[in-house]
Amino acid sequence: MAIIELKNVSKSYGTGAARVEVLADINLSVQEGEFVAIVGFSGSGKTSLINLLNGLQFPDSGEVLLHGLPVTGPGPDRGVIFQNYSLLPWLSVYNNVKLAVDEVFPKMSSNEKSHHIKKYIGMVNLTPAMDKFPKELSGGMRQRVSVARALAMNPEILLMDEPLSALDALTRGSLQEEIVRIWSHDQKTAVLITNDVDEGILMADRIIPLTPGPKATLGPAFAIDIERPRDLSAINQNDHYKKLRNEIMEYLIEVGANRKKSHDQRYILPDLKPVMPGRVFPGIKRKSEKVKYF
Ligand SMILES: Nc1ncnc2c1ncn2[C@@H]1O[C@H](COP(=O)(O)OP(=O)(O)OP(=O)(O)O)[C@@H](O)[C@H]1O
Repeated sequence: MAIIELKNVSKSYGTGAARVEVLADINLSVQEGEFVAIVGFSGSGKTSLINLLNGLQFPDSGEVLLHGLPVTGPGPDRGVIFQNYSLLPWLSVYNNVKLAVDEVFPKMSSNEKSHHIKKYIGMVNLTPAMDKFPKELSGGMRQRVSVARALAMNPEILLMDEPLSALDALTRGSLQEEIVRIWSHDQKTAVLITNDVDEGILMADRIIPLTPGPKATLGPAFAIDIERPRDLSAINQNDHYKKLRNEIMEYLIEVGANRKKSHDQRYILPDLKPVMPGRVFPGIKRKSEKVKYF
């Protein structure tokens, strides 16, 4: 059964000549328990897509459905892991996670809450750093806190917007494994936005390419039928993996090249009214005021 769906969704920004149609005719149906990776080009509209699923933004046309009902805003049923950790600098690791837990489980007893928070901090291997502040943590550790925070809210769906792209290869690899382990153990549904095909193959059940924008849309889904648990060094030797990777890469290269050929080289200029040289703001000049001229 589909847990979250996008039906004929389009999204644009701006008005008039500056209007950019970012996403067009997006159809996506994510099944309960599924791990879907959306692989897209830079600037194609990946974050817009996650924001639509989360309810931070709304489509111009089409529908975003959660359990068959229209999404009206963010909710505790969807936990988001952003690219830029978004931690509160004045709170410790423990309290950053607690803030989210307080919001979602207001009636939980303080003992139970403390146990719950520590469980998720432990799950991302941060127990020794529980009382540290974000500035005392490495980028990878901060991202772990944001993973723990999203998971501690116990959402049905994990929405991840390039959560690991800023990390070094080693940290990235270990967090990929951790996220997949927790997803399978806690039986979540996951949507991962990434620009890394290998990351998608390692983590997801399906990879769906997002074509380059403007009017980016979803391409055909590639089923990743490689047995779990997947180990990157082992699957690197796997012929099926190599074939799958080539197919996805070929598709992305082809849509990228086609987009370049057909791209209309019009430049959209901002909607400005010409102003004659002189004072920018009319009014009486005070002695101390500096007058700005073009
Ligand atoms: N709130 C907004 N107002 C105006 N334009 C926006 C807004 N949000 C995004 N855009 C534009 O929409 C396009 C897609 O942006 P989006 O952030 O969704 O893409 P992305 O694929 O996540 O980008 P990146 O790969 O750089 O992270 C970009 O051209 C961006 O400038």
